[in-house]
Amino acid sequence: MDLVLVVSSLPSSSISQNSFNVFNCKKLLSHDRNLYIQIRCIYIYIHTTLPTLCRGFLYFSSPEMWRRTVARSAAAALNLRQSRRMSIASSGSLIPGPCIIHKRGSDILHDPWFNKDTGFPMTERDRLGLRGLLPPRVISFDQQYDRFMESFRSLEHNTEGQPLSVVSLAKWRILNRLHDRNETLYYRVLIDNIKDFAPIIYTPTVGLVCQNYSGLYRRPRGMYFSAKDKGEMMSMIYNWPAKQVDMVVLTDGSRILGLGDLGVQGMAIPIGKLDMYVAAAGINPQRILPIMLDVGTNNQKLLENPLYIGLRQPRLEGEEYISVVDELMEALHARWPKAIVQFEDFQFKWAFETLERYRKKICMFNDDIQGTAGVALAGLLGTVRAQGLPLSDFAKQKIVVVGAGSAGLGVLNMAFQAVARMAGTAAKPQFFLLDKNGLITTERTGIDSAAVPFAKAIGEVESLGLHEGSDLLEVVEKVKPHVLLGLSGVGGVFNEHVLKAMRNSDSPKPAIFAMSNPTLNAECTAVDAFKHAGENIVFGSGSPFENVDLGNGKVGHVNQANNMYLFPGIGLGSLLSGAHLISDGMLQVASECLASYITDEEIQMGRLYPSIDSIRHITAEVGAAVIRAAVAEELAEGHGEVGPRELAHMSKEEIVEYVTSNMWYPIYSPLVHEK
Ligand SMILES: NC(=O)c1ccc[n+]([C@@H]2O[C@H](COP(=O)([O-])OP(=O)(O)OC[C@H]3O[C@@H](n4cnc5c(N)ncnc54)[C@H](O)[C@@H]3O)[C@@H](O)[C@H]2O)c1
Ligand SMILES: O=C(O)C[C@H](O)C(=O)O
Ligand SMILES: [Mg+2]
Repeated sequence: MDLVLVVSSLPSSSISQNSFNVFNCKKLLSHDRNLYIQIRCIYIYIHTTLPTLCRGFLYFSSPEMWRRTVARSAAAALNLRQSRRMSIASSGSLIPGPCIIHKRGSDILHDPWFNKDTGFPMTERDRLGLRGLLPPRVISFDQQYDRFMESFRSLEHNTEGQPLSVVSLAKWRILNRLHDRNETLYYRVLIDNIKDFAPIIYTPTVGLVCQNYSGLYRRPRGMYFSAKDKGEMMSMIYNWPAKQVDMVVLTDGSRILGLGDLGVQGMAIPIGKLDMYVAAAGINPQRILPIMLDVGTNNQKLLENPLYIGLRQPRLEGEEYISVVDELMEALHARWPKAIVQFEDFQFKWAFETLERYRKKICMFNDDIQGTAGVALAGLLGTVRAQGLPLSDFAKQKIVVVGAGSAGLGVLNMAFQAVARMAGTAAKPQFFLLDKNGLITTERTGIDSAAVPFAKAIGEVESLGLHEGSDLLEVVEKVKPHVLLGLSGVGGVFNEHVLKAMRNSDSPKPAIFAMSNPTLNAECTAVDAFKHAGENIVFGSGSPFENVDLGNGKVGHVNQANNMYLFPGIGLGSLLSGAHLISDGMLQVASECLASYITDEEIQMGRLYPSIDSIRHITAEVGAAVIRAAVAEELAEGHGEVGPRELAHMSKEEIVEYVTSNMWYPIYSPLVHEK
């Protein structure tokens, strides 16, 4: 083997040249994707570890030398688990170049965006006035990583046997401290251990964190706007230190998971969602912005708590409420017109209204309505495949949805659209909707307008022996549904009787989705589902459960039916397409992409969603699908140097490449001080 790699590392203005090198190399090596990927890997490694290198040659005289370099590059620069997670870059460029900062000395050590702790090399300590402010020995990134993981494992060991809430909060604290100290290291451990850490920074622990947020609060993160800031928001928005913001997650804390109104304490939700954006979609953490809009709370316990850190007043209502949201949206849009805004955990009465109000004006979506719908639809299509039926049979599935709120109605909206596409608008889906008052029919009075299209005709219901307000057990017994899907927020509502009734389902492989969060609010546990409804079911839950041991070597697979599989890709795809709004079409392809991700063999094993370990790859695929839809609908206006025409000319593969090469990956960039 004689291979010479020409390396050129020029200043960031020549990024396109470097990209050209790699793209060119891709064309030359199109017959050998592996070799191309390996070369790209070495490129990124060289450019990050030797940023001062200008031009050079790397000469590989033997396959062994090549293999060793590739392995080292992959491990050091990318820490890859699989070759799919290959293309990593920062700030929209292929190579994470030097990072310009305007601080020096201890200010840098106190800024988690730039801090490297003991990892600052000596030259940087000199340049940035850090000498003497740190212990003398330089500790490598890998050593820092190992040291953190060791502390984490010993915390696990030391808290063994303690109540779950104590252990969970202790884990959240240790991660949160790292987050506050050194974001690069934090996001690396998060990405590499996403399966273990997602349940801490995301559901279920994030729910516990929200419940205790006033007591846990130590340092500010994100922005807080309150009813008291009316008239000031346009200037306040400029208090945020970053020039560019790509992704905003906004909540008013009114419906935090299934835990209800937690007021300002709901802030942990946007923070957790944005952590997932960094981990899954590679959004640069310097360009994310969690926002809490505190308009008061109707939670009496919080209002009476002297240590509550939010406004101690009842929630604003009506015009007063909407004018505050309007003002915030205007301020956000004025400063960062290209930022994507995700509405999260808004109570039902505002969720649909705000979505309709803003979705045509700015690039925003409501995750609970639209993200959840896409994930649920992907799972529902998976259950059709699990029954060995063609996808078009989805129109014939009997689906009972329990919970007629933002999430339940979002799911039904999307499922109806899917049926109309598959079987025509005249098709009559067999979907049944229940809320806390039971089955919703056309006889229901005071029904919310968003639920009207899904109220069952009373004649149809009576022919099944049901009536307005029939309870869940009756409905399951009479309908014998293929799918029972819970988005009610009520823990245990799929009780033993209801689950046993699912044994008489008309499906050879009934599906049970207990999608409410956090764990205690799930409609049933995984163990109960397999125990009472039978081993032949497919099961999904919003919060993670362990797989269930069914004995004789058999395992009941647990799927995490959570919108985390889609919102990162929806956000990233919308951002990189530069779409000025997020259309139904973009959301639909996101869902279809997730649905098609899983193979028939996996479906047969009861898997409806891929492992969260491949979340970056899933997100890249979903993001690319969203971009293609935005291009097809002529909504894409381009992003950075990539215009709409270039997007339109990219092949499917090139779009995935474009998305992955725009994902930020945590490595220490050389810091350069500028006054
Ligand atoms: N897995 C996910 O990705 C995901 C996504 C979004 C929401 N959720 C979960 O879904 C739940 C609901 O969220 P939402 O935004 O729709 O809330 P919501 O308050 O808008 O709606 C809740 C609905 O449940 C109904 N309900 C209450 N008690 C019931 C009962 N005993 N039987 C039947 N229905 C009952 C209510 O009438 C209401 O229609 C929450 O727990 C949330 O965490 C999960
Ligand atoms: O936050 C989650 O885990 C999912 C969803 O957005 C929810 O509100 O429950
Ligand atoms: Mg939510």
